[in-house]
Amino acid sequence: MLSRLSPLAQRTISPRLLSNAQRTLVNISYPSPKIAVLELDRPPVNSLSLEMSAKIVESIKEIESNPEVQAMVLKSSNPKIFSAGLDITEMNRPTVARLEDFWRNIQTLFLTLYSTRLSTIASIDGHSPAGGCLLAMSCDYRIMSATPSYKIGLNETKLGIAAPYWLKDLFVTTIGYREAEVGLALGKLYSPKEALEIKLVDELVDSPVIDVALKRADEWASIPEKGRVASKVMLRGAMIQDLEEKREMDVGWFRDFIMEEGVQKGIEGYLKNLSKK
Ligand SMILES: CCCCCCCC/C=C\CC(=O)SCCNC(=O)CCNC(=O)[C@H](O)C(C)(C)COP(=O)(O)OP(=O)(O)OC[C@H]1O[C@@H](n2cnc3c(N)ncnc32)[C@H](O)[C@@H]1OP(=O)(O)O
Repeated sequence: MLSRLSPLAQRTISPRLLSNAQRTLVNISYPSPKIAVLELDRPPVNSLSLEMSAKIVESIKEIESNPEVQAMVLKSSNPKIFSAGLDITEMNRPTVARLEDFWRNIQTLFLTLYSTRLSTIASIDGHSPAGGCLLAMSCDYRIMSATPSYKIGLNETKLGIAAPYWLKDLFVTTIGYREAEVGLALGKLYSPKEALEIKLVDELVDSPVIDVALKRADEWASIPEKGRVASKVMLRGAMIQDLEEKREMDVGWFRDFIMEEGVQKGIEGYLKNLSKK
């Protein structure tokens, strides 16, 4: 972790040269007293490893612990990728113990982000497949760059896996049953324009996404907290409680599914193709 290096080393090593083991993985800043920016910083693609998920959770808790902060913008340090989703290498020939731990951390990440008292604005300036889309959908409001080549959606079936039931529920809640049915089956990745049409994102912008995200964060932060949080709990409470009750069952489903030989072969093939590109 970067913080373990001496202050001199931290100042002299170019951030580009740091390995992920030396990085903080996320950066937190406060552009104003009521607003925090949580920046994902795990090159090359902000994929969600066990450590990355744990770090995001720890950072949300740190931000939440300051009662003055009302809104959090979630962004990426990568100029063209928000997050490439789960770190696929975590699911490639893993040990059972690591795989189960990995999944518990992903569940916690979803539960923490989806239920935080903070207003959360996703500033999606780049690709956002699968777990990247999960992060975005767990926020209260999504702003995406209008760049036509960017893609967002749940492409799990293309890897030979399926979204877990709670991610399917989140997708259905966000875009409606029929669109989710087609999108999940085909592992569809949507352009920004398509994503806006089906309400997977709330707004498209040509200007730097972060500028608009900070404006929206200001608006959300101005709403009195008590009523805002009560309505969030009303809307999101049932889904949160359901997963809380089924967490270990869900870990079992995930483990049994991923450890199947056919699924392992599919993941292996998908990873090989990714690296060959
Ligand atoms: C009951 C059943 C339960 C089952 C539950 C399953 C869980 C379901 C929930 C979520 C699933 C996921 O999130 S799986 C991840 C899905 N993500 C993807 O398919 C995205 C893959 N990546 C890309 O499409 C592209 O990398 C990109 C469009 C995001 C960026 O393209 P770009 O050209 O800029 O970069 P590269 O493709 O060259 O990638 C650089 C480098 O990173 C590696 N990489 C990319 N994505 C991932 C990833 N998700 N995990 C790990 N590694 C990844 C890629 O291989 C390259 O590595 P090398 O430089 O070593 O070649």
